[in-house]
Amino acid sequence: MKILVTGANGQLGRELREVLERDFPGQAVYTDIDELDLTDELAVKRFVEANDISHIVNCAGYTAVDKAEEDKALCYRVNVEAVRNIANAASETGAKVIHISTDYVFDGRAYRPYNEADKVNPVSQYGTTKRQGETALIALAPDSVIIRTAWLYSPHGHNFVKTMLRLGSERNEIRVVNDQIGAPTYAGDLAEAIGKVLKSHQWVPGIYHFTNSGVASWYDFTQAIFRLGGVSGCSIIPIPTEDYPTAATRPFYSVLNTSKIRATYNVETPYWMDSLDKCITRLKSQQ
Ligand SMILES: NC(=O)C1=CN([C@@H]2O[C@H](COP(=O)(O)OP(=O)(O)OC[C@H]3O[C@@H](n4cnc5c(N)ncnc54)[C@H](OP(=O)(O)O)[C@@H]3O)[C@@H](O)[C@H]2O)C=CC1
Ligand SMILES: Cc1cn([C@H]2C[C@H](O)[C@@H](COP(=O)(O)OP(=O)(O)O[C@H]3O[C@@H](C)C(=O)[C@@H](O)[C@H]3O)O2)c(=O)[nH]c1=O
Repeated sequence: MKILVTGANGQLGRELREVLERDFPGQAVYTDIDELDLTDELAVKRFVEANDISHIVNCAGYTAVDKAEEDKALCYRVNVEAVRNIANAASETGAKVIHISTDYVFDGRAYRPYNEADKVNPVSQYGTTKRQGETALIALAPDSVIIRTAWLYSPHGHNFVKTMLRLGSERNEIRVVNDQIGAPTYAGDLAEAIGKVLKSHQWVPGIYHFTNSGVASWYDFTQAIFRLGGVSGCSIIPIPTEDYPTAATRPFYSVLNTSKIRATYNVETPYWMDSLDKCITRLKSQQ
């Protein structure tokens, strides 16, 4: 087995490196844009061939949801064209692909957790391009596994947990939306799930949903971040989405049903607050 991890310097990529170094020592190569720009079709093909890659885990993505509304071309290149390049390289070499997608492919008008067969209807540029990446991959490399996840955070990179801990230390009060509901998900848990898919004796292609268990609004999430992070001098005011205008529209309800990945690959989906506690403990140990 020779695994290529792309987007390896991102928050998921860095967590996945820890899992693969433990479970597949010496069997993975890690690239980010400086080593392998995924928008360069020929470079991707050459890299996969030259390194005899058997599995590609694509952790790269354009993830700046608001900026994507302006920066449409780059967002498309990274979330669609790069995925197409990976798919073409995989179909030519026979490499298997695990690709990461998002809850933002849904419009958020549901009243129960979305399953993999539910109708998609992205409401942002980011969500639209992520869906286009999914369809390109399925068309060109149908043997791929696509894992949709949501509200990712980790001790690395930019994420809501780190933003809120910073704002909590700088301000007396913050206003946070309480009518967008989802499942905060620790990138370390998703990395463990990807490790299980790679280790599995069966490879079952298709779309899967993976998040931590439980649900929260961004306001609930912030309350837990402050409590576990020991932030006490900043009050959190719950507000409706209309009082926090953003460039991109976000789904109101994007909880994902994770039964399929649990049944197929025997992965665990820890309760979100337990995983948040683990991440905050790691962040504190870095200070
Ligand atoms: N963050 C979240 O809340 C969620 C993320 N996802 C999906 O999960 C995946 C991983 O997300 P996350 O770890 O948070 O993302 P990050 O933004 O932390 O990391 C993405 C990485 O991809 C790199 N990258 C960007 N363009 C290219 C390129 N052309 N070639 C190679 N690498 C490139 C980025 O480099 P640079 O920083 O230099 O641009 C960055 O290191 C993405 O597909 C994302 O859409 C799904 C649901 C939730
Ligand atoms: C910073 C801040 C944000 N918010 C709101 C804005 C928004 O509606 C919500 C989330 O904010 P963010 O912009 O940090 O999160 P966002 O970038 O929308 O997060 C998304 O990222 C992409 C990559 C995904 O795939 C999604 O699953 C999801 O994780 O919180 C507040 O209400 N108050 C605040 O102080």
